[in-house]
Amino acid sequence: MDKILELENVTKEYKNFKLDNISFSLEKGYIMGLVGPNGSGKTTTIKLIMNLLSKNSGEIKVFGLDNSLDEKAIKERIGFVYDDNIYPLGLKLSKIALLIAPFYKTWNQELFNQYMKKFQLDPQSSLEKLSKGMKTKFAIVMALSHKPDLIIMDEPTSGLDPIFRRELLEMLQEIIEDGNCSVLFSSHITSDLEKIADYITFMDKGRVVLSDTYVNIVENYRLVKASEEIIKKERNKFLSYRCNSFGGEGLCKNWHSLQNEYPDKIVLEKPTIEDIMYYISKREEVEC
Ligand SMILES: Nc1ncnc2c1ncn2[C@@H]1O[C@H](COP(=O)(O)OP(=O)(O)OP(=O)(O)O)[C@@H](O)[C@H]1O
Repeated sequence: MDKILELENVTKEYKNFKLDNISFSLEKGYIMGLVGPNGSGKTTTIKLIMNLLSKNSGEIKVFGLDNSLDEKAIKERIGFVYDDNIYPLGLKLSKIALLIAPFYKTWNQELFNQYMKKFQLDPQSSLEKLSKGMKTKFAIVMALSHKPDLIIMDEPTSGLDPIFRRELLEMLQEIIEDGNCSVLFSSHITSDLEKIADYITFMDKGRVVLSDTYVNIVENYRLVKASEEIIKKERNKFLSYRCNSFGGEGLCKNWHSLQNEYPDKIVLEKPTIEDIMYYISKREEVEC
């Protein structure tokens, strides 16, 4: 399969934080969600991919090319939505498009006009007069109007209303339908990822804890509810767990063995992305 994006053993060190030897990859035609608690390293990872930061070690390839040596060729093919506004606030939206378009050989003014209409943005408005959500919408229009092969978005849905969020997710799915475009996006809104992500990469404290297809993740893990006694006895089988006066609950990968051993004494549930994120982030501070 064609790898659109490959990170191998990438490390970036700040004074108080280390993005530690992370690896994951994304194939052509798929959507990957990047999730993790605040400060886990999602934005740092995205900035490294975009070569806005330099790595300490490791390799980042986009479209099979080195992300820093071939930066210009790569960026022409990426639609990037940053978590903050990057365009000059005082300019009209149409003027911004006019300034940015020449940087992309594949810029499609017709498509820009269509998206502006669809997203109900007035080309004659100046950027500073837009609300936070409208600015994000404009950033998305700019990212999509040059028909990118890879869309990278850092928290694109956070300031958007639920209706537009749903429309955006549907649009992303339509865009990747022909199999030529891939999407990497970070989000705290895990229900958005559950709707459209083919792959999920979980980050925690600067590490990639899990990166797999959404289907595999949801099939391979179970939330196990049982008595405190069972949970404590089987503690090694849990990624992490918590107990209270009513019993215990934990996230378990090898849940079949528990099911066989305690068929009538435990309850198994498929976890949500949020459940998995919670238990992954709590795995070093078990409460029992
Ligand atoms: N320029 C910088 N100098 C020093 N430390 C930094 C810098 N930028 C980010 N960090 C630190 O790197 C860590 C990871 O930050 P990052 O923004 O990548 O996390 P995140 O997962 O995107 O978080 P959030 O979900 O809150 O957006 C944090 O501890 C942050 O303080």
